[in-house]
Amino acid sequence: MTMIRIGVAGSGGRMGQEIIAAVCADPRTTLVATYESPQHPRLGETAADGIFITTADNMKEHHLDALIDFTVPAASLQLTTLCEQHGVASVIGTTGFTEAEKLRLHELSSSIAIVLAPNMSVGVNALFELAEHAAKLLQAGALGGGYDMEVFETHHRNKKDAPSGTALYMGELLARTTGVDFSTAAVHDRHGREYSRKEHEIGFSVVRGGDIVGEHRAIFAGNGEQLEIVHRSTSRTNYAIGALRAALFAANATPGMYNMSAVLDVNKSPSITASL
Ligand SMILES: NC(=O)c1ccc[n+]([C@@H]2O[C@H](COP(=O)([O-])OP(=O)(O)OC[C@H]3O[C@@H](n4cnc5c(N)ncnc54)[C@H](O)[C@@H]3O)[C@@H](O)[C@H]2O)c1
Ligand SMILES: O=C(O)C1=N[C@H](C(=O)O)CCC1
Repeated sequence: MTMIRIGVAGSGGRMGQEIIAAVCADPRTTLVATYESPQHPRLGETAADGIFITTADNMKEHHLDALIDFTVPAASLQLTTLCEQHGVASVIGTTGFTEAEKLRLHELSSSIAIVLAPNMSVGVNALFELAEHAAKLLQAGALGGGYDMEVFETHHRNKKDAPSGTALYMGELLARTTGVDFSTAAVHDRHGREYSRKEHEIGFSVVRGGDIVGEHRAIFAGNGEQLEIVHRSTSRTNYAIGALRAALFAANATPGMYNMSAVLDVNKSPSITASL
């Protein structure tokens, strides 16, 4: 079996370390390159057996099948441009993109396969499916609506962006499912003394602190009852396993933009499934 050649960008970061371990542990992948920012203090150090941390300037020499990128938005745009130049599939876990940056990534996907997903854990993608179904039942379906939809998320003190990409994705999903315009429905700040909630708002609540790996909650608050669907991450390993599944998918996919729904529906790898 030909092993899939993987590069990891953000290799010195929280996710980069987890992904390096997942790639090295999987019999179907081989770690070929680890990239970091030009300013990173670990440049030149060993990331894994015989693999040194470099910048992505020499990506062409590594003959990658896929790059797994968990960095920062500006870096992801640069890295994906390099992937497009060298015919390397890209798995982008980075969050915090502007709409213009996401549009640029979509343009780059005309010639390479890109998996762009704010959350690569199987459980969160199940949360998306469950929240969409709940919205259809409660707000868009025969049960008559009248359920206020809110999104809650909590993460560690070092997370740079807020709300999380996962929370924003879920809010957009709820808006699309119930036929409201997300750009006008989303509410991120209710500070003040005389706030009155408008119908069809989708409010976001954000907590940051400690070493919390991540929690996401879809809340449907009705009259006399609430429905909450909660996902809690207690380890980054699930994100890394999801990113590896995405890389195995992307390395064999035709050019285009894909999310985790495409990866999870198609990739039935028994060895990964067994380890979930
Ligand atoms: N999709 C998911 O499942 C998922 C899960 C966890 C985190 N994330 C996202 O992944 C991103 C990283 O999260 P983290 O906790 O690992 O952050 P982190 O800050 O620990 O790691 C980011 C790393 O990227 C590096 N970097 C910056 N510029 C670079 C460049 N030009 N080339 C290579 N590396 C560069 C940084 O030096 C850092 O080591 C965040 O946007 C986060 O929201 C996504
Ligand atoms: O730890 C982080 O940072 C995470 N970021 C992603 C997001 O912004 O949704 C996924 C959850 C963890």
